Amino acid sequence: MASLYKISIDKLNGIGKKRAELFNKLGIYSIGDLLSFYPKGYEDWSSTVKIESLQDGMNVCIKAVLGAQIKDGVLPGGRIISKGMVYDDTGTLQLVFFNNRYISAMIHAGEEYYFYGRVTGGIGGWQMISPTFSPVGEGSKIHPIYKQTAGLNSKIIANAVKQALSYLPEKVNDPLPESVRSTFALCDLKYAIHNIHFPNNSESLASARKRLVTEELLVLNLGMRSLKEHSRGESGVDITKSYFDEFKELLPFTMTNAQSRVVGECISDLTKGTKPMNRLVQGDVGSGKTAVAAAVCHTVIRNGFQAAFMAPTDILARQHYKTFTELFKGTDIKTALLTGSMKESEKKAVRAELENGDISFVVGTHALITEKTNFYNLGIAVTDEQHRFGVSQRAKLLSKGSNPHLLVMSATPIPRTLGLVIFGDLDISIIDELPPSRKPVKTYAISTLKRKNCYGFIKNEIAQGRQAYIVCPLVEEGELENVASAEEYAAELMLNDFSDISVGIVHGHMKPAEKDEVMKKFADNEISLLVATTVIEVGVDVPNATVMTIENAERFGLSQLHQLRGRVGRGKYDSYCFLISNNRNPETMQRLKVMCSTNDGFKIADEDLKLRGPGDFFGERQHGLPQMAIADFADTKSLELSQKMADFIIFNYKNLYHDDLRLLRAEVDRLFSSNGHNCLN
Ligand SMILES: Nc1ncnc2c1ncn2[C@@H]1O[C@H](COP(=O)(O)OP(=O)(O)OP(=O)(O)O)[C@@H](O)[C@H]1O
Repeated sequence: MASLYKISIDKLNGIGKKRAELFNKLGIYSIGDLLSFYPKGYEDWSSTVKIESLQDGMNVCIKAVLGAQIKDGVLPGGRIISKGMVYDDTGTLQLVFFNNRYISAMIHAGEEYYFYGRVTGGIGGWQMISPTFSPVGEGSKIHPIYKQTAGLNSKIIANAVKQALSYLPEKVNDPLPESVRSTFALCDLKYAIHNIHFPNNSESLASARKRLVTEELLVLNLGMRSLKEHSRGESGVDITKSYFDEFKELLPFTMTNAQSRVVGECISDLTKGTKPMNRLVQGDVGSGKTAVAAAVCHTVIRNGFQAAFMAPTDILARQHYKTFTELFKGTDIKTALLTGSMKESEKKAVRAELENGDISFVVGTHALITEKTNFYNLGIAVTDEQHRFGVSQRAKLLSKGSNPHLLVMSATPIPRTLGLVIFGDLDISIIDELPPSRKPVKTYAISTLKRKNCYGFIKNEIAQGRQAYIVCPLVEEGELENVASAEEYAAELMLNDFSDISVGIVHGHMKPAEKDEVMKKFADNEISLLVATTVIEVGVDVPNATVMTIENAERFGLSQLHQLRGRVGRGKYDSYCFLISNNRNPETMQRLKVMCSTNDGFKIADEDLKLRGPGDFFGERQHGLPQMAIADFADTKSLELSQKMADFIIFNYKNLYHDDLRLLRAEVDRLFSSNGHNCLN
């Protein structure tokens, strides 16, 4: 199969230079590429519909006889139109083709065919425009549909694939060794390739899919594992001693067992020797990730190195800066803030002290990775909320030191199987426990009719000294026109329902200093009700806030709702979340139901994956992963199977350099090198 990637597509009959260029547009250059260009769907002709049962707009397959020979006509403008009537024992239907001068020679009167297409009409008679067809009794009833491009339709591609299949040798060398195929009940490669394009029946299609999907995920899996082993050289940061006990004395609370365990795992990485730490810490909202990061940075700093903590938003960087400054107040650790919104002179001063080593702990945003920022001896880079940073940004921060340690913090609980793939190049620690006395946030889905009751509830909480958030309707960061609506919404609340309460507003288009001031007032309880856009989604920590109200809750994904809800329930008080929506769409209702029934971020992430697919989990990070030809990251079953296969291979063959794995290794290289990685060499 590998050699077929060397045979150009224009070797196939009917593919000249022009058509080859169209194939190139789809990323197909060689016969091998074409055979790996799997159908995006199938037309299933195995269940036909009688003409009397047709309904307008249906995509169906009918089995019918052509009554009389197709007749060609010419439309005004010169287009050819060809028409013919077909019948079954329940009715008749008209076929219409445009600009297909050969059609009358392809279908013959009196013969029976399958016709597949969309039917329109009804009383005036049924019509099917440009159906696909094949004579009854010939070939498979499952037909491939390929992604097409202008000038290159699915049928042309299918014909090219048919030819390409004849290039497959008698015996195709299979990247999956026989031992793997038999253990995991997978068909061989040749069978899989034939049947993914032109399945004999639905069983053979399922078997081909299973084989190709799991192989692709396996290749990805093995590649990520190799990346982990090979990606980073020796660290220039020599950490010899843990200062965790000393750190615990600085904390105003006792760490949970999970927090202590995770800090232990990190410090053991740091002190292990020459390999830099490469670790992801995952924890549900409010599980106390900040303290874990602080503990790890503290040990690095006490060993004489600098630490950098990169947050995704200005608000968060400032909040963390405040937390760390307070935490290290009694020590000689000098902490600084570096964000793009600071005055030039302030930034310059911070940069100078980072370069001469006076500052040992810096918290910031993207300003940390600009060229102007240099470190004296960066020992650890921490990135908060990894899914918002690209892999390249992480690499940029790391390049500021001599192979420093890396700690990635993620509040988005990614389903385990998916996490293993996405973060396959990182070791993973999970904080699977919430601080004591944390109670689940009681969550209610309500319609707008109940909005006033919700406002009443908020007033009552505020009267008891608590605070509340309302996440505005229709507002998403980056949509300028909606800022006005957020402001209007807040103004209306101030004038009417909350006229005697101090209301603040925060959105992504405010100047950082203004945002900062509002957040500070909210943190100090000078503002009781904060009307906000999703800028508060990640990380904002005001333990006195007990009510979160989310307008237009249907607009948010489950994980995002969970993050937003996580802004309450962070202190000792009972907390509540109201999800306002009038949307009765079954998927929305299912999503809101999940939110009301659990506070467990991992369960919610699993549901989200099922309902919306994996898009949300990747964010920018998706760019760092190879493009999949057939696998779908939402397919947890296949992810799990490929994980087991990778374990099996490593267990039985030790590493990928075994001769039986030569072809598999080549696949890993191909997948990763086409995406800018080079993991094996
Ligand atoms: N072991 C603990 N005992 C009591 N309180 C704790 C403990 N650990 C953290 N906290 C407090 O819990 C709150 C949440 O902690 P933190 O902000 O670190 O959570 P997080 O995991 O970063 O959450 P999020 O992902 O929502 O930002 C903070 O106010 C913090 O001071």
